[in-house]
Amino acid sequence: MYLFIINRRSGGGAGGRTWLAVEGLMQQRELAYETLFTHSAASAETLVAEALALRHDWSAAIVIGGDGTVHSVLGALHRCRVPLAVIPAGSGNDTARGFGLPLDTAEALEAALSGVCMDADLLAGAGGLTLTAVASGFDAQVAANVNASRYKRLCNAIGAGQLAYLIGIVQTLLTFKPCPVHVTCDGVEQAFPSGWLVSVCNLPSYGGGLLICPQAKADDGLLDVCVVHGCSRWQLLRLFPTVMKGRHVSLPFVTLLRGRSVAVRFAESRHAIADGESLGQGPLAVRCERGALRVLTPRAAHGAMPALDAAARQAEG
Ligand SMILES: Nc1ncnc2c1ncn2[C@@H]1O[C@H](COP(=O)(O)OP(=O)(O)OP(=O)(O)O)[C@@H](O)[C@H]1O
Repeated sequence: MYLFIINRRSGGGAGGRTWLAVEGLMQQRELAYETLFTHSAASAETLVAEALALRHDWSAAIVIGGDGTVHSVLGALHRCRVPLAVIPAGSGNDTARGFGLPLDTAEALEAALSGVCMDADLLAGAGGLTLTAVASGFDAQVAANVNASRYKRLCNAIGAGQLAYLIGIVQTLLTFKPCPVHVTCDGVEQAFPSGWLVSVCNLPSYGGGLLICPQAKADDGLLDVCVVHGCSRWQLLRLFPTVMKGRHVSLPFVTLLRGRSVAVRFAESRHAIADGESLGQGPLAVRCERGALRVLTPRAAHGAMPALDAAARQAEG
């Protein structure tokens, strides 16, 4: 049995359109499924947990939405030990990108039904569980500005979700000021007198394909940290095109760290985000929960995990 969790609003309405396509494909295949249309992040976790508790034979919970929708149900999937599948329908879709999931709906559905999965790490702390990244500083302010903007909707309407983030970067550059930041990684504290942003990543990209921690691996039990500090506004602007390919990592004002637990404390109040969703303002403290979430991904077919069916999972625990 499959549970589809659908956020019709994701991707400026792409969620609703994607579900119509998926519904047609599922009916052709004559597979048993249930649907849950969620209307807010706040209620999604409880609704999903209640739906999952009604049966024990879930093969997967298949999210139709973007990174925010996935984020909203991580707690429920983790507790109920049901694998996550994603049919991307958001603006950024960095969860899908990070797990090598097809952006094409029919292909993503194939991956969701394949039973091939891997055990992925989660970030714990920062208000709950996170799959892609938590970030504080400039990039979180960009996300806050993009989410509050009208241009996000316009960009989604023309199928250019990434463009919204590029506009958001330029918008935020005009007002944002760096300040001192302390980053503690596995108990070792480092101070950066002029910190722009700190990203703590489980997957390589966020913000619609910005490869902020290109070396991040979802199943290595480690968090990858990128600190951007001590550069001018102009240097920061010039950094962003290089982030598209992950080439910023060799710049002198970029410091990379890696560890199991990370705390970030800016001297001034700074926005923070988790999976692109706002956490409000304040310090961050996260740790890596190794292999805490099973994810259906074609990438696992190249080595990591064998296919797993619902019965085997039940036997496991
Ligand atoms: N489970 C949910 N059901 C309904 N709405 C949700 C849910 N989770 C989050 N939301 C709200 O819907 C918005 C859009 O969802 P989502 O983040 O998945 O898509 P997106 O912002 O278009 O794409 P992405 O996060 O990939 O950039 C979120 O910012 C949040 O406000």
